[in-house]
Amino acid sequence: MIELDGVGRSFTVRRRTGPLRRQTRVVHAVRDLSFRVEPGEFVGYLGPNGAGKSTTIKMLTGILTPTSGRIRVAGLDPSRRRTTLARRIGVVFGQRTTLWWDLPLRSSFHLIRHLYKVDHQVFARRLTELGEVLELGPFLDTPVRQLSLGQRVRGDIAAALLHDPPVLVLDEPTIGLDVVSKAAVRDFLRDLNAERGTTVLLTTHDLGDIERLCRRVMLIDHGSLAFDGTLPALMATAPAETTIEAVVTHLYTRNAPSQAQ
Ligand SMILES: Nc1ncnc2c1ncn2[C@@H]1O[C@H](COP(=O)(O)OP(=O)(O)OP(=O)(O)O)[C@@H](O)[C@H]1O
Repeated sequence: MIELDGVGRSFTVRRRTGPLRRQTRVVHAVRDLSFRVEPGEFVGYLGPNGAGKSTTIKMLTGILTPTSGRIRVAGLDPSRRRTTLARRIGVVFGQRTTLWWDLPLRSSFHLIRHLYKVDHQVFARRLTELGEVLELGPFLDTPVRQLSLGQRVRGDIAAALLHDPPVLVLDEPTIGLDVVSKAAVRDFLRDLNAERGTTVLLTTHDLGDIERLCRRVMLIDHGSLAFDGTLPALMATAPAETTIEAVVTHLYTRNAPSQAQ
């Protein structure tokens, strides 16, 4: 469902170093990244700040074009077939909404139906289903800007799934949520994957999300894949540690540049 083969993405950054001087630096955000996610998998995508997670997600959704390598998502090249891909993928960014700020949630959903050309009956059925499981009823007619963070995230998840995509990509969906909202979002995602077979790629700094949801974990560091395996295999990388937090800290610091240099 998701295939990356030797994918790289670099950015050229220009910095002013004097009145007439500029320094050019190339940042390799992602380097030689290869992995496959099979249909129905639920994969956690972890990495320290600046590791290259968002850059990967932007390439998977066609927002960024890779500098090298090959990507296929649901059989499509994301940067060349962005519009077609939009009908086969759902994307949720926990830190920003894809909904219309001044419109009631319900109107945002109707606009999305129109944009994705979802059949009226399919839309009505899907909205009822999503409304029930995500408990959207009490705030469907509230403008998005008046929603609490937890309500807004549930609205964004529903919006990403109205067209019933086979792939869902989530970028920190539980960031800032209280324990109850977090549990509701996690339960929903687990059921979605188990019952509909939706393939899920989840980026998060919340290791509770990983522990509760992901059978497989990929860890990216300095733009390269540093680990790809099951949760027990991840734990086995640092046998002296007993918690996932400690194991992940161990992996992150193992690759960190020395402070002394
Ligand atoms: N548009 C850009 N121009 C220049 N550099 C960029 C750009 N986007 C990302 N980078 C750099 O690429 C590297 C990877 O960034 P990215 O946002 O993918 O990391 P991340 O793993 O998502 O981090 P975080 O967990 O902090 O969100 C960083 O060094 C970042 O500064």
